[in-house]
Amino acid sequence: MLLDVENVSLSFGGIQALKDVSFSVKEAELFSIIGPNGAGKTSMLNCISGRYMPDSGDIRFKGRSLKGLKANHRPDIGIGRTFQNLALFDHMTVLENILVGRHHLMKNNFLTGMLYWIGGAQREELEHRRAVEDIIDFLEIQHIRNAVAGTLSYGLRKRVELARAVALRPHLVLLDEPMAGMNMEEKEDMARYIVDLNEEWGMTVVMIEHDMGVVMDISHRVMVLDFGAKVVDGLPEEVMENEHVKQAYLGADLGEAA
Ligand SMILES: Nc1ncnc2c1ncn2[C@@H]1O[C@H](COP(=O)(O)OP(=O)(O)OP(=O)(O)O)[C@@H](O)[C@H]1O
Repeated sequence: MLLDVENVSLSFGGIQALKDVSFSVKEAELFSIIGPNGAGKTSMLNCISGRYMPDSGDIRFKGRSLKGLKANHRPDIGIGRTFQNLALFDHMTVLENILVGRHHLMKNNFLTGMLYWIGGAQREELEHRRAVEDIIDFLEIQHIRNAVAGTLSYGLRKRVELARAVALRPHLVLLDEPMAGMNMEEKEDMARYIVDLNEEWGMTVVMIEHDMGVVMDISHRVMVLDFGAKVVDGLPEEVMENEHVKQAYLGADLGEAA
C-alpha cells in the first residue's frame, strides 16, 4: 500500500472531527472520500498533508510513519495537495504560480529559490522549466501561461492550481473538492485531467468531491465518512448499494447521479 491510515482520531476542543478512521490507498489508485458537510473529510486530508497532527493513530506513506514530519516537508517525500478554496497568487502569472509549486526542489528556501530563478539561466532552472512545460502541455494551459492568475476564469484557476500541486510530480496528490463551483463543462474537463494524471502519469489520487456522479464515475474506490467515522469503503458500486449510505444521506445525490 502507498498510504496506510491507521486508527486516526482528531478533535478540536469538544468536537471529534475524526474517530478511529482506518483505510489504505494502493499505488496508482484513484480514491475518493465522500460524506456530508462536517463529516471530517478535509480534516482527514489535513492529517495526511501534515496540516493537522492526529491525536492518536498513525499515517504511513510508503511504509514510513509520517509522525513528526511537518507539512512543509511532506512535498519532499512525494505528497502534493490542492485546497478547498483557491490558493493561487493572483498577481503572479500562471507560469510563476507553477514554478512556486516546484520551489521545494530548489537548492535553498523559497525566497532564494525565486531569486535563483529570476537571477539567471542556471541548469537547475532549465530543468525546472522543462518539468513545468510538461505540466503546462499536459493540462493544456499553454495559451494562458503568461496571463496573470487573478484575471482567469474560476475553472482555469482551478486547473492552474492542479498544475501547481502536481508540479513536483508527487506520488500522491490530495485534491480537496477540485470541481466545487464549476459548471458542467469545467467539471468534465477537470475529471478528464484527474483521470489522465492517474492513468498516464500513474499518480495516486485521494480526492474529496461532492458531485456523486463524478465520484462514482472516475473513482476506483470510495470511502464514506459520517460524523468523523468511516461508514464504508469499497468499489463505487458497493458503496452505492450500502443501505446506510443510501438511507442516511446520499439518497438525493445518488438519484441525481443515476
Ligand atoms: N480548525 C478547526 N477548528 C475547529 N473545528 C474544526 C476545525 N477544522 C474542522 N473542524 C470541525 O471538525 C468537523 C469536521 O470538519 P471537516 O472540515 O473536516 O469536515 P468536511 O467533511 O470536510 O466538511 P465540508 O464538506 O463542509 O468541507 C466539523 O465539525 C468542523 O467544524
